[in-house]
Amino acid sequence: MEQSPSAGPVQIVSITEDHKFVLDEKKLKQILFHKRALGKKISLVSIAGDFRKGKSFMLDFFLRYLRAKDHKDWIGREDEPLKGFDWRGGATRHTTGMIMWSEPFLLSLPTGEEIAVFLMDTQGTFDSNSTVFENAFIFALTLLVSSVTVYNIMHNLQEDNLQHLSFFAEYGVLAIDAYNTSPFQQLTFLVRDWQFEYETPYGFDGGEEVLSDRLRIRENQHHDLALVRSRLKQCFRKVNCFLMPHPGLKVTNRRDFDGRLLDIEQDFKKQLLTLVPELFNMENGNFLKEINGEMITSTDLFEYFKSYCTVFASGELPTPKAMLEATAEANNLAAKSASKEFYIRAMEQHCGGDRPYIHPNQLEALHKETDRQAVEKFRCVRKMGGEEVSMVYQKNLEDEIIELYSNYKKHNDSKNVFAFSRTPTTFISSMILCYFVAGILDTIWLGGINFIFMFAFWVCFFLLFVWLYTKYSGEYADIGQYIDYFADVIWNNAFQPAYSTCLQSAMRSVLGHAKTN
Ligand SMILES: Nc1nc2c(ncn2[C@@H]2O[C@H](COP(=O)(O)OP(=O)(O)OP(=O)(O)O)[C@@H](O)[C@H]2O)c(=O)[nH]1
Ligand SMILES: [Mg+2]
Repeated sequence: MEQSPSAGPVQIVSITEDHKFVLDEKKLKQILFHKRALGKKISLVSIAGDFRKGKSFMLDFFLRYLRAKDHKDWIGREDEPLKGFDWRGGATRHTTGMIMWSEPFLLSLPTGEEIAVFLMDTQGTFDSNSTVFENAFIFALTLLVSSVTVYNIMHNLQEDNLQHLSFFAEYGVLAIDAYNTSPFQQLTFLVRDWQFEYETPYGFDGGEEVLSDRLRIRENQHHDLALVRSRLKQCFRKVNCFLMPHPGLKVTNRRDFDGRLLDIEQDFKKQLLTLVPELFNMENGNFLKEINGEMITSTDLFEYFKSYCTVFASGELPTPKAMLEATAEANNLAAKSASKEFYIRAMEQHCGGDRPYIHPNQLEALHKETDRQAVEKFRCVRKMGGEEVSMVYQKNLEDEIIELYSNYKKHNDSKNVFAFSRTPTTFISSMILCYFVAGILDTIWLGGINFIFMFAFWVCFFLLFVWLYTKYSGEYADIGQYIDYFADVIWNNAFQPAYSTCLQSAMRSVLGHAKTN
């Protein structure tokens, strides 16, 4: 899919010098609300793991795959420098915070349905500058928001890699108890510089062997080690492992290495051709991002990002329970914004900025029906946190819809330019008419009944006065509307038919006069 020339990496989470993190909501929104992604199911593929282990470098190959038309010859030319997410050699950390590719990529499911794929790079863990909290925050947020997390590790799959995941496993178990679904989707251990190919082959098959060996629960194994293993299997819907060869000494030792394939070992390139297409395999049931068993859209993901960041904002690792509550909150918020979006879209179609004025009764009927459908839509979404939490968000939704409706009403009224002049015209015309009729009645000695017309004159005068007051002061808008309505009735039933009859007879006489001439 065509990317714009300005597409590139965008920092969405940054870490300040005092180890606090800042979520850049504006930039995240620009990415997630990208027009290509709106309304589509999504996938977020991320990479996490220790610092200086070739994570960003690997992501750039993911980018090449996603950018290549039909994914043919995606690996690129032999002499082409590797660009995209920033990577570099050296011993000090490079990527900080979290970085997302600014535009989604569109891929097609086997059914033909298009989905939007986002890519995310993360700060390497365990460098000398980052705190335990920072590491846990980056890892937790990555796991919670991604559908596929590539856990990049060096040389071997070790016990500490598994222990690192135990906190998340605890959260996962809580989520399973509450909602009967695994909270995390796919975790792919990517073992770089695998040295024991003579024993276990590269690729997914070798990885499977290593993984099943490490995850096997042995007799007499310490209780904690056994617990992490069993929980991991429960909490991730899919855990797999890929053994990657060393890329060659030119990659690791040369200062002027710019990522060109020429300098990379053949074995590494061969394994890339297996790994990358498999990670983006559309037949993989875990590729699309789900929360609580429901596929989400990019706008929903925005709510999840915000809620998770709020729970981590205290600077301390939240309890698994707090994380679960944040998920439930985001889940309700996402359902609420989808319903609100639905209401806005439906109303815009009928009374948006470019639509003509519609009668207030018609507008009200439209609002009532759309409001009913929006609330129904909210109620139908499978929600977390129980009925009590959901009712709070439903009430918020209803209040927000009422506010939107009042804006639509005002906007619709403002389109009715004629209505503004119609009320005073009607009353002034009525007053003039009443005054003349009363005067005529007086002259022809029928003054006894002229009080009816003088009474009507003063009623019109009073209504005009009140109407002017409501319009210029902005107070008692309801009364102003009733007066408008009353003026409408007089206009439509008396003045308009009279004017059109006069106009028609005038036309007829002009035409008749023209004929006789
Ligand atoms: N040993 C080894 N080095 C690699 C591999 N792939 C890339 N590199 C090199 O590792 C160095 C760091 O690459 P980056 O992609 O910047 O690493 P990173 O993990 O993103 O580093 P941080 O952003 O600091 O966490 C570069 O010099 C790469 O050429 C690999 O498979 N094995
Ligand atoms: Mg990096």
